[in-house]
Amino acid sequence: MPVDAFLLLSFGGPEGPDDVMPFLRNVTAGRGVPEERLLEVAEHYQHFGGVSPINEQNRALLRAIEADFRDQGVGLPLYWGNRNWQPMLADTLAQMRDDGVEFAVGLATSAYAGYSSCRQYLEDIAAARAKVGPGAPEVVKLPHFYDRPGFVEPHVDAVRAALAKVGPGPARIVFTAHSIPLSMARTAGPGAGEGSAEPSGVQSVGLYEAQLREVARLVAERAAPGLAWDLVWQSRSGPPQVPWLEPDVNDHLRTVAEKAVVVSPIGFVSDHLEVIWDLDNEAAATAAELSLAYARAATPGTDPRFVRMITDLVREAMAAPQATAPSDTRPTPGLGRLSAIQTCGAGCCPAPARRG
Ligand SMILES: CC1=C(CCC(=O)O)c2cc3nc(cc4[nH]c(cc5[nH]c(cc1n2)c(C)c5CCC(=O)O)c(CCC(=O)O)c4C)C(CCC(=O)O)=C3C
Ligand SMILES: [Fe+2]
Repeated sequence: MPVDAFLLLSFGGPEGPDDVMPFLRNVTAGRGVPEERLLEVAEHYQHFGGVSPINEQNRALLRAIEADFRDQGVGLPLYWGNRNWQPMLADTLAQMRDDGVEFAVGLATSAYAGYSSCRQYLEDIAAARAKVGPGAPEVVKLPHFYDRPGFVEPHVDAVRAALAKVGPGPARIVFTAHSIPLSMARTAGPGAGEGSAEPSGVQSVGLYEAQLREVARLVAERAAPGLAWDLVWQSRSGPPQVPWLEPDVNDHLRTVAEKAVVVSPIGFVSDHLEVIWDLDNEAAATAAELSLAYARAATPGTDPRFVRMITDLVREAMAAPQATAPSDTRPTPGLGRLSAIQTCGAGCCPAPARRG
């Protein structure tokens, strides 16, 4: 592919107290998230001065990728555009056009299949290109990386380190990911007729949960063979009458028989607000109340193996004969046993019904 730029695609987050409510309204526009939930989440952000950690984390990731590109002889300029806050993707694409970029590869800071994590980024790209108009660069989204060694291995080391912190007694590993509406979970993955080679079971839970379960297994087997583990959910949003993936991590901790837990947020690539608030604060408090020893495992962040994986994904795309069709399936270079759905296909991960 004639790639002439790298683009980091991310969620975005507020950079000060006055950004918080406008940011939250961008995130939840038409999604039917109750006002009380927004005010509650706004308080989480205000607790940190209205500044989301995600922006500094993305800047650090970009610096690390830039250094690795230099080290590996990948001569691409780097850009960054967000879904919900500055730098907004459309502004970034306009800048790229002005700089003469015609064709970029995009890495989303989200490892898994599903509407929020994959399909919505394709919609973001299409909407931003339409806004920029003629001359907007083409952007091909790089494939899911959930089961690549560069993502799995940092989680493995992090779980080992956290296990060491809770001491030698019997511990349980509790993997967490962002809850999503059940309807979104069930429809995550290829539509009818696409990628029909999935092992049984994937169809019923959907590809988001199936990929998460695969990573949980891969990490647990490597970090602590034989230790019991669970996959549970955090950061539920939406109106109470809409079913989301359960159980919530706090409810789950109440059922743990062991004296210690290690919580590993495999659903996330860095320690953003959901990790530091919902786990380091809320879940840690729940564990303290239950007299459970608690340690939270780190996320990949700027782990050199994660960064090198990104460089490798870029190099693979540059070596590919042509732009990868979104539904292209190739033998997986990952560790897992799900077939390689590289990114969302045409019928994949439909948008949730919009309310309000
Ligand atoms: C699957 C998933 C990921 C993981 C994959 C990925 O990383 O993309 C993720 C990440 C993130 N979610 C984030 C923030 C928020 N998510 C919200 C709301 C929602 N998330 C959803 C799903 C996901 N979200 C969904 C289905 C909703 C309901 C509204 C809708 O249908 O879209 C809301 C609204 C308030 C509320 O929580 O109710 C906020 C503020 C931040 C930034 C944190 C920071 O600032 O550090 C990040 C990285
Ligand atoms: Fe979210």
